[in-house]
Amino acid sequence: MGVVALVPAAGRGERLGYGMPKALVPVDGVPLLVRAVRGLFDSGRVRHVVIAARPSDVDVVNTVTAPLAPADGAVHVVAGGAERSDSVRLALTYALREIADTSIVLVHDAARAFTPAAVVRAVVDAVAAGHPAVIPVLPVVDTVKQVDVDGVVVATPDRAALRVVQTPQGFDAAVLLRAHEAAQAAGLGATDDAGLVERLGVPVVTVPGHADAMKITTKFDLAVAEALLVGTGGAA
Ligand SMILES: Nc1ccn([C@@H]2O[C@H](COP(=O)(O)OP(=O)(O)OP(=O)(O)O)[C@@H](O)[C@H]2O)c(=O)n1
Ligand SMILES: C[C@](O)(CO)[C@H](O)COP(=O)(O)O
Repeated sequence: MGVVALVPAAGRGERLGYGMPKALVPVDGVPLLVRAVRGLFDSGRVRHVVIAARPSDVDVVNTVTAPLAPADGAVHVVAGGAERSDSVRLALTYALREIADTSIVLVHDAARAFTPAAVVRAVVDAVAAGHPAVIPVLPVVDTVKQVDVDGVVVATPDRAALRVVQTPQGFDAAVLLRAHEAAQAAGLGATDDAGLVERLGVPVVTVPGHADAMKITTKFDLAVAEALLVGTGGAA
Protein backbone atom coordinates (compact mmCIF):
# COMPACT_ATOMS: atom_id res chain seq x y z
CA MET A 1 0.00 0.00 0.00
CA GLY A 2 1.82 3.11 -1.22
CA VAL A 3 0.46 6.21 0.50
CA VAL A 4 1.52 9.54 -0.97
CA ALA A 5 0.41 12.84 0.52
CA LEU A 6 -0.02 15.83 -1.79
CA VAL A 7 0.27 19.19 -0.03
CA PRO A 8 -1.06 22.19 -1.95
CA ALA A 9 1.01 25.06 -0.56
CA ALA A 10 1.15 27.48 -3.48
CA GLY A 11 -1.46 29.96 -2.25
CA ARG A 12 -0.72 33.62 -1.63
CA GLY A 13 -2.32 33.85 1.79
CA GLU A 14 -4.08 37.07 0.90
CA ARG A 15 -6.71 36.80 3.61
CA LEU A 16 -3.99 36.27 6.22
CA GLY A 17 -2.12 39.31 4.92
CA TYR A 18 1.19 38.37 6.57
CA GLY A 19 3.36 39.71 3.74
CA MET A 20 4.68 36.29 2.73
CA PRO A 21 3.16 33.08 1.30
CA LYS A 22 1.01 31.53 4.03
CA ALA A 23 2.79 28.17 3.91
CA LEU A 24 6.00 29.85 5.12
CA VAL A 25 4.40 31.87 7.91
CA PRO A 26 5.98 30.80 11.21
CA VAL A 27 4.03 29.84 14.31
CA ASP A 28 6.39 29.76 17.27
CA GLY A 29 9.26 29.87 14.78
CA VAL A 30 8.11 26.87 12.72
CA PRO A 31 6.51 27.45 9.27
CA LEU A 32 2.95 26.19 8.81
CA LEU A 33 4.09 23.96 5.95
CA VAL A 34 6.73 22.28 8.11
CA ARG A 35 4.14 21.57 10.78
CA ALA A 36 1.71 20.15 8.21
CA VAL A 37 4.31 17.85 6.64
CA ARG A 38 5.56 16.73 10.04
CA GLY A 39 2.02 15.74 11.01
CA LEU A 40 1.67 13.61 7.89
CA PHE A 41 4.92 11.72 8.58
CA ASP A 42 4.09 11.44 12.30
CA SER A 43 1.02 9.41 11.33
CA GLY A 44 3.33 6.54 10.40
CA ARG A 45 1.18 5.93 7.29
CA VAL A 46 2.88 8.31 4.83
CA ARG A 47 6.36 7.89 3.34
CA HIS A 48 6.26 10.32 0.43
CA VAL A 49 4.98 13.89 0.46
CA VAL A 50 4.65 15.97 -2.72
CA ILE A 51 4.41 19.69 -2.02
CA ALA A 52 3.08 22.13 -4.62
CA ALA A 53 4.86 25.40 -3.83
CA ARG A 54 4.78 28.79 -5.42
CA PRO A 55 7.28 28.57 -8.32
CA SER A 56 9.51 31.22 -6.76
CA ASP A 57 9.59 29.28 -3.46
CA VAL A 58 10.46 25.79 -4.72
CA ASP A 59 14.09 25.96 -3.56
CA VAL A 60 13.39 27.37 -0.10
CA VAL A 61 10.55 24.89 0.43
CA ASN A 62 12.88 22.07 -0.57
CA THR A 63 15.45 23.24 1.95
CA VAL A 64 13.06 23.51 4.90
CA THR A 65 11.10 20.30 4.28
CA ALA A 66 13.65 17.78 2.96
CA PRO A 67 14.97 16.95 6.48
CA LEU A 68 11.45 15.97 7.63
CA ALA A 69 11.30 12.77 5.57
CA PRO A 70 11.87 9.37 7.18
CA ALA A 71 14.85 7.31 6.02
CA ASP A 72 12.65 5.20 3.73
CA GLY A 73 10.76 8.16 2.24
CA ALA A 74 11.17 11.60 0.72
CA VAL A 75 9.72 15.06 0.30
CA HIS A 76 9.29 16.18 -3.31
CA VAL A 77 8.60 19.78 -4.27
CA VAL A 78 6.91 20.81 -7.52
CA ALA A 79 5.77 24.18 -8.80
CA GLY A 80 2.09 24.73 -8.07
CA GLY A 81 -0.51 26.38 -10.29
CA ALA A 82 -2.77 29.41 -10.36
CA GLU A 83 -5.63 27.72 -8.48
CA ARG A 84 -5.62 25.12 -5.72
CA SER A 85 -7.01 22.48 -8.09
CA ASP A 86 -4.13 23.17 -10.52
CA SER A 87 -1.63 22.68 -7.69
CA VAL A 88 -3.25 19.39 -6.69
CA ARG A 89 -3.31 18.15 -10.28
CA LEU A 90 0.36 19.01 -10.81
CA ALA A 91 1.38 17.23 -7.60
CA LEU A 92 -0.77 14.21 -8.44
CA THR A 93 0.68 13.92 -11.94
CA TYR A 94 4.19 14.07 -10.47
CA ALA A 95 3.39 11.40 -7.86
CA LEU A 96 1.89 8.98 -10.37
CA ARG A 97 4.86 9.47 -12.70
CA GLU A 98 7.76 9.50 -10.23
CA ILE A 99 6.78 7.58 -7.08
CA ALA A 100 6.45 3.84 -7.52
CA ASP A 101 3.35 2.13 -6.09
CA THR A 102 1.27 5.27 -5.56
CA SER A 103 -2.06 3.62 -4.77
CA ILE A 104 -3.54 5.84 -2.04
CA VAL A 105 -3.32 9.61 -2.25
CA LEU A 106 -4.02 12.14 0.49
CA VAL A 107 -4.62 15.80 -0.32
CA HIS A 108 -3.79 17.99 2.67
CA ASP A 109 -3.81 21.79 2.91
CA ALA A 110 -0.55 23.27 4.19
CA ALA A 111 -2.88 25.69 5.98
CA ARG A 112 -4.26 22.86 8.18
CA ALA A 113 -0.92 22.70 9.95
CA PHE A 114 -2.12 21.36 13.30
CA THR A 115 -4.07 18.34 12.08
CA PRO A 116 -3.56 15.49 14.57
CA ALA A 117 -1.77 12.40 13.23
CA ALA A 118 -4.76 10.32 14.39
CA VAL A 119 -6.96 12.03 11.78
CA VAL A 120 -4.41 11.19 9.06
CA ARG A 121 -4.40 7.56 10.19
CA ALA A 122 -8.22 7.36 10.24
CA VAL A 123 -8.43 8.65 6.66
CA VAL A 124 -5.70 6.34 5.31
CA ASP A 125 -7.13 3.32 7.09
CA ALA A 126 -10.62 3.93 5.68
CA VAL A 127 -9.25 4.16 2.12
CA ALA A 128 -7.14 1.05 2.70
CA ALA A 129 -10.30 -0.72 3.89
CA GLY A 130 -11.80 -0.18 0.42
CA HIS A 131 -13.48 3.24 0.39
CA PRO A 132 -12.37 5.12 -2.75
CA ALA A 133 -12.85 8.56 -1.17
CA VAL A 134 -12.72 9.55 2.51
CA ILE A 135 -12.98 12.97 4.14
CA PRO A 136 -12.66 14.12 7.76
CA VAL A 137 -15.64 16.18 8.89
CA LEU A 138 -17.06 17.98 11.90
CA PRO A 139 -20.68 18.67 12.80
CA VAL A 140 -22.02 22.16 12.14
CA VAL A 141 -22.47 24.03 15.41
CA ASP A 142 -24.22 27.15 14.09
CA THR A 143 -27.57 27.53 12.41
CA VAL A 144 -26.94 27.84 8.67
CA LYS A 145 -29.04 29.95 6.28
CA GLN A 146 -29.17 29.78 2.50
CA VAL A 147 -29.57 33.27 1.01
CA ASP A 148 -30.25 34.69 -2.43
CA VAL A 149 -28.05 37.19 -4.31
CA ASP A 150 -29.55 40.02 -2.26
CA GLY A 151 -28.76 38.33 1.04
CA VAL A 152 -32.39 37.46 1.72
CA VAL A 153 -32.90 34.10 3.41
CA VAL A 154 -34.44 31.45 1.18
CA ALA A 155 -33.96 28.34 3.33
CA THR A 156 -32.75 27.01 6.66
CA PRO A 157 -31.12 23.61 6.02
CA ASP A 158 -31.35 21.00 8.77
CA ARG A 159 -27.87 21.23 10.26
CA ALA A 160 -28.07 17.66 11.57
CA ALA A 161 -27.40 16.62 7.97
CA LEU A 162 -24.57 19.12 7.40
CA ARG A 163 -20.83 18.74 8.01
CA VAL A 164 -17.83 21.03 7.65
CA VAL A 165 -15.02 19.45 5.69
CA GLN A 166 -11.33 19.27 6.55
CA THR A 167 -8.22 17.67 5.12
CA PRO A 168 -6.42 15.34 4.60
CA GLN A 169 -8.89 13.93 2.11
CA GLY A 170 -7.97 10.39 1.07
CA PHE A 171 -8.53 8.76 -2.30
CA ASP A 172 -7.81 5.75 -4.39
CA ALA A 173 -5.18 7.33 -6.67
CA ALA A 174 -6.87 6.28 -9.92
CA VAL A 175 -10.20 7.75 -8.78
CA LEU A 176 -8.63 11.11 -7.89
CA LEU A 177 -6.85 11.23 -11.25
CA ARG A 178 -10.12 10.49 -13.07
CA ALA A 179 -11.89 13.20 -11.07
CA HIS A 180 -9.28 15.83 -11.87
CA GLU A 181 -9.13 14.86 -15.56
CA ALA A 182 -12.92 15.12 -15.81
CA ALA A 183 -12.93 18.48 -14.04
CA GLN A 184 -10.19 19.83 -16.29
CA ALA A 185 -12.01 18.64 -19.41
CA ALA A 186 -15.16 20.39 -18.18
CA GLY A 187 -13.20 23.55 -17.34
CA LEU A 188 -14.12 23.17 -13.67
CA GLY A 189 -11.98 24.19 -10.73
CA ALA A 190 -12.81 23.26 -7.15
CA THR A 191 -11.19 23.95 -3.84
CA ASP A 192 -12.55 20.64 -2.56
CA ASP A 193 -11.20 17.48 -4.21
CA ALA A 194 -13.98 15.34 -2.78
CA GLY A 195 -16.44 17.54 -4.67
CA LEU A 196 -14.78 16.53 -7.94
CA VAL A 197 -14.99 12.85 -6.98
CA GLU A 198 -18.68 13.26 -6.11
CA ARG A 199 -19.26 14.47 -9.69
CA LEU A 200 -18.10 11.04 -10.92
CA GLY A 201 -20.81 9.40 -8.83
CA VAL A 202 -18.22 7.78 -6.58
CA PRO A 203 -19.33 7.56 -2.92
CA VAL A 204 -17.43 9.77 -0.49
CA VAL A 205 -17.46 8.56 3.11
CA THR A 206 -16.68 10.55 6.25
CA VAL A 207 -14.55 9.99 9.34
CA PRO A 208 -14.43 12.25 12.40
CA GLY A 209 -12.22 15.32 11.96
CA HIS A 210 -10.72 17.37 14.78
CA ALA A 211 -10.98 21.00 15.85
CA ASP A 212 -7.16 21.32 15.67
CA ALA A 213 -7.38 20.62 11.92
CA MET A 214 -8.83 24.11 11.40
CA LYS A 215 -7.64 25.91 8.28
CA ILE A 216 -5.54 28.95 9.06
CA THR A 217 -7.08 31.55 6.79
CA THR A 218 -7.21 34.82 8.75
CA LYS A 219 -5.22 36.60 11.45
CA PHE A 220 -7.81 35.38 13.95
CA ASP A 221 -7.07 31.75 12.97
CA LEU A 222 -3.35 32.36 13.39
CA ALA A 223 -3.96 33.78 16.87
CA VAL A 224 -6.01 30.66 17.72
CA ALA A 225 -3.16 28.44 16.49
CA GLU A 226 -0.66 30.35 18.64
CA ALA A 227 -2.97 29.96 21.64
CA LEU A 228 -3.22 26.23 20.91
CA LEU A 229 0.56 25.96 21.05
CA VAL A 230 0.69 27.76 24.40
CA GLY A 231 -1.97 25.33 25.70
CA THR A 232 0.17 22.33 24.76
CA GLY A 233 3.47 23.78 25.92
CA GLY A 234 4.54 24.10 22.26
CA ALA A 235 3.94 20.45 21.41
CA ALA A 236 1.12 20.93 18.88
N1 LIG B 1 -3.00 28.33 -6.36
C1 LIG B 1 -3.08 27.76 -5.17
C2 LIG B 1 -3.96 28.26 -4.16
C3 LIG B 1 -3.98 27.63 -2.91
N2 LIG B 1 -3.18 26.58 -2.68
C4 LIG B 1 -3.14 25.94 -1.35
O1 LIG B 1 -4.42 25.43 -1.00
C5 LIG B 1 -4.57 25.43 0.42
C6 LIG B 1 -5.91 26.03 0.82
O2 LIG B 1 -5.99 27.36 0.32
P1 LIG B 1 -6.19 28.63 1.25
O3 LIG B 1 -6.13 28.27 2.65
O4 LIG B 1 -7.38 29.35 0.76
O5 LIG B 1 -4.82 29.44 0.96
P2 LIG B 1 -4.52 30.70 0.06
O6 LIG B 1 -5.03 30.48 -1.33
O7 LIG B 1 -3.07 30.96 0.23
O8 LIG B 1 -5.36 31.85 0.80
P3 LIG B 1 -5.94 33.20 0.20
O9 LIG B 1 -7.17 32.78 -0.61
O10 LIG B 1 -6.29 33.99 1.42
O11 LIG B 1 -4.88 33.84 -0.65
C7 LIG B 1 -3.40 26.25 1.00
O12 LIG B 1 -2.49 25.36 1.64
C8 LIG B 1 -2.81 26.92 -0.22
O13 LIG B 1 -1.40 27.14 -0.15
C9 LIG B 1 -2.33 26.08 -3.69
O14 LIG B 1 -1.60 25.13 -3.47
N3 LIG B 1 -2.31 26.69 -4.92
C1 LIG C 1 -10.27 21.41 0.92
C2 LIG C 1 -10.80 22.35 1.96
O1 LIG C 1 -9.82 22.66 2.93
C3 LIG C 1 -11.94 21.66 2.67
O2 LIG C 1 -12.46 22.49 3.66
C4 LIG C 1 -11.29 23.62 1.35
O3 LIG C 1 -12.25 23.34 0.38
C5 LIG C 1 -10.18 24.49 0.80
O4 LIG C 1 -10.77 25.64 0.26
P1 LIG C 1 -10.07 27.04 0.08
O5 LIG C 1 -11.11 27.91 -0.55
O6 LIG C 1 -8.88 26.83 -0.78
O7 LIG C 1 -9.78 27.54 1.44
